[in-house]
Amino acid sequence: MKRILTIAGSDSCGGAGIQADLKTFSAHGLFGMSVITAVTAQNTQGVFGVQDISAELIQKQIEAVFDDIAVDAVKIGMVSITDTIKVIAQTLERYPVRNLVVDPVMVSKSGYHLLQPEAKEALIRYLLPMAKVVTPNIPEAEVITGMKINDLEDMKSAAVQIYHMNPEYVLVKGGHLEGEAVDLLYDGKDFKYYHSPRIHTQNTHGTGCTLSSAIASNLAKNMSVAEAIEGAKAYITVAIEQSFSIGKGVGPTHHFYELYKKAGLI
Ligand SMILES: Nc1ncnc2c1ncn2[C@@H]1O[C@H](COP(=O)(O)OP(=O)(O)O)[C@@H](O)[C@H]1O
Ligand SMILES: Cc1ncc(COP(=O)(O)O)c(N)n1
Repeated sequence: MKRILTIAGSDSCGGAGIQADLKTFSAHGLFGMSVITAVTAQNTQGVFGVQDISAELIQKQIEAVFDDIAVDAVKIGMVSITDTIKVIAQTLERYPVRNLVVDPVMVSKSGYHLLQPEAKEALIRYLLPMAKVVTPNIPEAEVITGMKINDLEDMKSAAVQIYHMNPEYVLVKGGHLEGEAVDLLYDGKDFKYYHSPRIHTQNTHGTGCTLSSAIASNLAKNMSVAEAIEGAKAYITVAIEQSFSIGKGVGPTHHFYELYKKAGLI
């Protein structure tokens, strides 16, 4: 069985972060592992507290996994502060990390700063160059590039700018624009578009976490980047279509819909 690691924050309500990542890995038939960077007190309505895990314990978690287990893919999500980013980059450098997907998580859907604004430079400097695929949403691409993004042409310019920060591929996600949900991939030469109809729901808690974990899952299975994103886009579309309300705010995506359906459970 392929093994896959998420390095990210814990979301107590289970919709985003480590919890969404592990559900996505399971739904892809992989063995999921986790390095926790921060614990958030969070639900569908907001983020009520965050405790960052020490750099020392983050390093030990990464070493504990890699010193023992061969890892087929890694996804990085919430990294909060500069010390966290530096220790992840320095520790991962000592291991043969293939298939690294970096989701540059910045602000939660409820408006909380999961990445301290002053840590942005470290994320750009240390993590983007290690990434096979980096997956900013529109607000994240705006912060990374300093440009305003209003349409597909702006997404293209942002993708080119981010590509020059040295990841192998840039996927700018279009979930925050209106109309069709179009994501744009750039490999330094060509643009590739991934379309899906816009689903009218407020339950999009964890969509970015889910998409990046699905891409990493498909890379662990030796798919090409273009195929991995195609599969992940199909996965997130069903996960959003089948999303549901578990609380009073922004509900989570559904990870096991296809499995439950196959098993005749729904
Ligand atoms: N309402 C929606 N309908 C269909 N797809 C969506 C919708 N919202 C987001 N997506 C898709 O979900 C994925 C995550 O995108 P996005 O919401 O932009 O990221 P994030 O969760 O990081 O803010 C992308 O593939 C995007 O196109
Ligand atoms: C711990 C944690 N990590 C990431 C997100 C972002 O979630 P989304 O995928 O909705 O952008 C979150 N809300 N909480």
